[in-house]
Amino acid sequence: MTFEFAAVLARRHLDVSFSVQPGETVALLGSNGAGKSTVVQISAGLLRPDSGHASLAGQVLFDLPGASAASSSARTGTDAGARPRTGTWTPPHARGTVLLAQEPLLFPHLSVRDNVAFGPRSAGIPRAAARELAEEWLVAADVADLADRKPGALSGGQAQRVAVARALAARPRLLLLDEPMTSLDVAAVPAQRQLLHRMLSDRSVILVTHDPLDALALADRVIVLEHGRIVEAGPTRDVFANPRTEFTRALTFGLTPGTAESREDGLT
Ligand SMILES: Nc1ncnc2c1ncn2[C@@H]1O[C@H](COP(=O)(O)OP(=O)(O)OP(=O)(O)O)[C@@H](O)[C@H]1O
Repeated sequence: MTFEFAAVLARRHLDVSFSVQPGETVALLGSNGAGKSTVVQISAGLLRPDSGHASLAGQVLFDLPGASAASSSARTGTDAGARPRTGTWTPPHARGTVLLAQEPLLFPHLSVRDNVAFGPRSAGIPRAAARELAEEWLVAADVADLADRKPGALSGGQAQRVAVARALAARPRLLLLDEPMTSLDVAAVPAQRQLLHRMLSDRSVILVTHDPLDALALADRVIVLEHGRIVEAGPTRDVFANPRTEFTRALTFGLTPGTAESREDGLT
């Protein structure tokens, strides 16, 4: 499920191109206002860029004309700028993407089970089969015992686990995680990170995070944004072992004063 992305959105100073390979988790890092959420929102179809091109597993998500997008594509060596753009805009529900944001945003009137079954039901799977699928995802997320509860009766960490199960039950081709642990109590973060580590392996994922531990534990590759541009990118451990920007140097320093080897030992 290769994801190709090139987009320009002038009012947010964004001009970014990158790709996500099948089964790869890519972390988007960068300081406040760098453009991370904007990339995710454009990918999900919640925000329309001025110009650019994106495709997922060969399906065009958008293909919008504009001089800047062509120069952006040319710069990255993709061929999207070499031909006339079609004006294609695929709506969010038809993209095969699922966005999991800071707040779990579960449907309050549905049980946990029916929240997770919602995606399969929307895809046309009959009620009983959808509920069975939901049960399987709830087991995988270690929250099967909460199936009959309403979201209002869950803790923040439990609700995020259910949200992960609901996101994956929808069988996304690309999972978009925008700071999925920010609203959690600090004590709940390691368990949630462990859950994501288990459930994200072999999926195509974009993960927005401020936490270098998330990137180290979950991402194959990191992309660092600054003022809407990519300023650093590479395999996670390479970037953290040899930080090239002030941002990643500060992140690395904050993480541990030790060597790259000691960080690896600490996390694996
Ligand atoms: N709803 C909005 N309306 C107008 N401008 C916005 C909006 N949201 C973000 N911006 C602007 O777009 C730019 C990119 O913001 P974005 O939210 O994508 O950054 P971010 O890297 O996700 O930041 P953070 O880490 O603070 O969440 C910033 O200049 C920001 O001020």
